[in-house]
Amino acid sequence: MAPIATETFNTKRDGQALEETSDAIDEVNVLKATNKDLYEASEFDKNKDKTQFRQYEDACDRVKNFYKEQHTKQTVAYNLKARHEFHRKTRAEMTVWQAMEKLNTLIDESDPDTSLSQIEHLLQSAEAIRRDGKPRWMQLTGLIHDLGKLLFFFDARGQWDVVGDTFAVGCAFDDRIIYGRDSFCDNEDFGHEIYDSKFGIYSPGCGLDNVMLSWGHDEYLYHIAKEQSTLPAEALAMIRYHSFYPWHNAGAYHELMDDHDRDMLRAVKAFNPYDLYSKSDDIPSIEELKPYYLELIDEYFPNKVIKW
Ligand SMILES: O[C@H]1[C@H](O)[C@@H](O)[C@H](O)[C@@H](O)[C@H]1O
Ligand SMILES: [Fe+2]
Ligand SMILES: [Fe+2]
Repeated sequence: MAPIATETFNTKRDGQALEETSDAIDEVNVLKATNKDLYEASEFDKNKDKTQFRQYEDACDRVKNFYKEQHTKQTVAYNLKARHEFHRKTRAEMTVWQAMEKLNTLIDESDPDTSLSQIEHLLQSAEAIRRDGKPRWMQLTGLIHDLGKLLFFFDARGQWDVVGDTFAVGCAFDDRIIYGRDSFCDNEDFGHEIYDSKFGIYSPGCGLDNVMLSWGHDEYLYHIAKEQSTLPAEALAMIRYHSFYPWHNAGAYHELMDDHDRDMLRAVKAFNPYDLYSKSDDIPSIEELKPYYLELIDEYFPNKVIKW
């Protein structure tokens, strides 16, 4: 009796194994079809009228006043203090989704292109990446990239140390920053012998890891994601540099880069259209998308509750 039972059992198992193998092959094929390489050309922004975005000269006073304040107050001294404060404590403990919900009440004063809530902007970015069949880690990066704006509810002194484009502090204010070099005329580092000289406190090719970028949501979330997620280096670069338009869009600060930064620049450029041009997409349904993204978050954040 026993051998027959075993045989039956084995046959059953083989059948099941075969089925499982063909399921796995199907899955791989689906993945191949949908999981496009990060750098593969995209149709996503083909029909977007790019002249409609980031028109800072025509922007309203809210945006102009924001940048005047940011450019005046982001000094070397402030940046050293902000980093020290950041490492000193945990501000809150909550899940990624709770953080997205908390952020919902913030309307970003620096942004001329959207008046949607942040959760909607995050879902628009993630969905654009997902629709394009890009890697899952990149979809998640789209979903969380602006979560650093949570800072506003903790230690921030206003919006000027949370949102807006970023630039390097400790070296010359570059003309390719929004509103140009002169917009820094009231910054205490303006005209400073070292902080406003070409390389300032840095040296050629020192690598952007060693460069202090104006403190805000990018820098803050970068540290959190680096320490508490398993996201790849490209994702961390997309987070840290996505607002660094003078660098990834206008070609400034390239003399400070090292080889790693050159690779990361490609990744940041691949990410940028989804952040910027998805702002004109349809408003996503939060409740419908929630289950998909909750699973995705769990994949890369081993601890559900994040220390913010
Ligand atoms: O106004 C926007 C907004 O604050 C974004 O989150 C930031 O990444 C951009 O660089 C900035 O220009
Ligand atoms: Fe951002
Ligand atoms: Fe964004």
